[in-house]
Amino acid sequence: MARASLCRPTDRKPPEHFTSPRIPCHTRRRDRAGAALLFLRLRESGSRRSRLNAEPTDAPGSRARGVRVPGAGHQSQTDKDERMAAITMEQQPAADEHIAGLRNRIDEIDAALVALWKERAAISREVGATRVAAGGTRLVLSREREILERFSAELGADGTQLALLILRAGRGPL
Ligand SMILES: O=C(O)C(=O)C[C@]1(C(=O)O)C=C[C@@H](O)C=C1
Repeated sequence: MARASLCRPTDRKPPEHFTSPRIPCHTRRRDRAGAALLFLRLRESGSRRSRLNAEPTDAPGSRARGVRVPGAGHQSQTDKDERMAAITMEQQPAADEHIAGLRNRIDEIDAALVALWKERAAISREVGATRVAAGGTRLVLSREREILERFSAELGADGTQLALLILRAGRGPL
């Protein structure tokens, strides 16, 4: 989008009434004509461009907040907010139920992860003990690299961190 031109000419002295170098021409012209428009940011809407209307108005064709045009299908923001609140309240039990179901599954997954973590650590210790008992080394770094690369390929940097923790759980810290 083209940027609004600023009134301040670069090669001339600013006129006396000039106060701010950042106010666009059209805004200052309106101010001079006494047709000042107040744009306020309405916090609840997050809009910076909404024109403030304290009261609903019947101004034809206006799309400003709070405008009521009979038969034109417009709704005040209050009507919309109330409708949204009613819908939200209606949907709340279904949302709660859905979240409860999802949390059950999360709990199952967490329990499985903990169980698998413990099982893997026990197996890893047994492999190490077997190897050491047979005269081998406690660690096999080529195997660890292979595991780290697999986790990294699947999960990225987090996968690498996760694999390091999993390996440490079995063979202990390096
Ligand atoms: O696979 C092995 O040889 C293991 O000892 C298991 C394991 C692992 O936890 O995955 C543990 C230590 C080794 O350095 C490599 C891998």
